[in-house]
Amino acid sequence: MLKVLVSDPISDLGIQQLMDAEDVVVEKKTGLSEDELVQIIAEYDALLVRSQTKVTEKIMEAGKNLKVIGRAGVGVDNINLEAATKRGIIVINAPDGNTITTCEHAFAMMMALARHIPQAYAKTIQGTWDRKFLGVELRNKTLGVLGMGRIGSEVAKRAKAFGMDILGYDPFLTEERADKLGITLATVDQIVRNADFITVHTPLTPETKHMISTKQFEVMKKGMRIINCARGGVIDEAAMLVALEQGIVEGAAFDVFEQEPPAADHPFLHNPKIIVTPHLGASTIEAQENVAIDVSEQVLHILRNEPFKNAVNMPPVAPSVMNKLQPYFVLGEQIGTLVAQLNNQAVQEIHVEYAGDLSEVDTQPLTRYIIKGALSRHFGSDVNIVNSMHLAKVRDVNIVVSKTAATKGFTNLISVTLKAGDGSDRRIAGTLLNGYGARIVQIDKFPVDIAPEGNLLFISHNDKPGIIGNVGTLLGNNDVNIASMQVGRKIVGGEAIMVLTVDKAVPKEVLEDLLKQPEMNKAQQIAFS
Ligand SMILES: NC(=O)C1=CN([C@@H]2O[C@H](COP(=O)(O)OP(=O)(O)OC[C@H]3O[C@@H](n4cnc5c(N)ncnc54)[C@H](O)[C@@H]3O)[C@@H](O)[C@H]2O)C=CC1
Ligand SMILES: O=C(O)C(=O)COP(=O)(O)O
Repeated sequence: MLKVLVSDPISDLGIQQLMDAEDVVVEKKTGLSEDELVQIIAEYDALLVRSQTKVTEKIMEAGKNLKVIGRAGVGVDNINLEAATKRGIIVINAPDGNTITTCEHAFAMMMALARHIPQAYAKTIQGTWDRKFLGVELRNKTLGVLGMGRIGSEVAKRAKAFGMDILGYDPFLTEERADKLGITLATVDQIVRNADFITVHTPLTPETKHMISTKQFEVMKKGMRIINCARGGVIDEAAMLVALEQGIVEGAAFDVFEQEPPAADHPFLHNPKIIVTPHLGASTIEAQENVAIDVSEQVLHILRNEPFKNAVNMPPVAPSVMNKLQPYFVLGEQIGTLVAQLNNQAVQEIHVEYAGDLSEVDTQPLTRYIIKGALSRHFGSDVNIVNSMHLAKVRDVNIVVSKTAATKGFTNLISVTLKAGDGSDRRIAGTLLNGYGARIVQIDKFPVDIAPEGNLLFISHNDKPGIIGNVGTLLGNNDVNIASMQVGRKIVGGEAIMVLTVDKAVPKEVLEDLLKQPEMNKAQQIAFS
């Protein structure tokens, strides 16, 4: 008998198919601590959760029979994906089932903010007939949407119907798609400066953590209103409070918190200008049924060794292909990460070219690693080798793979070109050198020879005497030790690049100082993790 543990409140109707299955036993045990889960998890083949259960490495370590973890919802930030992948535990989610519900919650929060509904309700039921609550209309207001994925796009659609002007930002949002949605493609800076309302709909990644913080609040319109129904931490809570005290923020609505549940003395719970709900974004009868049905269906497939979808971690790869390709997986992902970090535009196409030995192998699994690297900057832990191609497709990013036997001087070569909507492109090529390991051998049009590891500092500048000296001095004065340096140029006095390996991350202020040097075009820190 296959055993499934449901450790968070999940719709009974949704998991009915699991309960009806003759080969499956379902047990519901909610509210367990990590230790309690560790005690019992070895009995189970599958674990079904929402966002409360933190599925830690310790739990997976104890889950000797665990084949699948099903997340009845979108965010998998409560599941240690790396630990699951390491152990071959498939993690699946239900990405589509709660989109509308969460969008509607964000919209309800926006309307409640505009008309002080929770505050007015509280007074009225206390017996105070207070008609001083003066609201604002949504019509003709500017709404900034950060994160134009499933939920953000639905919010934008509804806001349009309310007569709002919408500014949207998403690294994968192109002019074309923005036009289709009837919104204006904007930068984060344009949004924070111009929006009357801002709503965030991104996952929590290193890049989105505190993407709205002091610097952004400082330039906002006085009296703006802000909503977070995505993940705690996308908006910096402490900075938001300061902006509220300064009158920059007139009102805020938060469904999610940096720590959940927030402590009883959390200032958001005691501020009349802040509306809070306890992570209810996905909590409707419809969404809970949808996500539970979706996840139960896939869990059943996995338990029965049938084809499944919505896996967010490990894909099955045939051992023979695996043996040939495995040495390239890390390099492929690094090339993807590198090229994505160099690019600052909305991506339209990722062109992967395999040359030499690699042109004879089925490179599909390797392409998944490359695309994962290229998308991880924006999708964080939500992208993996199972879903990377799918994520690119649904974001209208065209993946083109070509192969050539021509060796270009290398036994094998992976070239990745990221083409942006504005016609610009960035290119990185890398190879595995016998005896030397992975090397990056081309950045844009410049030949280089760099080991893809540690901290890289990428500088683009005009080829003039003294630049290299200036960079060395500035880094030295700031205690940044240079381990290696490569320079590249095509013509004397023309465009040039410098790639430095440095012993520690270059502080932001030093990057800013570097940019102030004459003839500098760009100074950027690149990480391979
Ligand atoms: N409050 C709640 O109960 C719920 C919260 N959520 C959360 O809402 C968020 C969005 O969910 P979906 O729309 O379904 O996901 P999605 O994956 O369809 O959309 C997320 C979007 O964020 C974009 N993004 C990533 N980094 C960005 C950056 N630095 N700046 C701007 N955009 C960036 C991605 O490109 C993507 O288009 C997730 O964090 C999810 O966990 C989802 C459902 C319920
Ligand atoms: O689906 C998501 O990402 C959510 O945040 C919903 O969380 P929940 O299932 O309501 O605990």
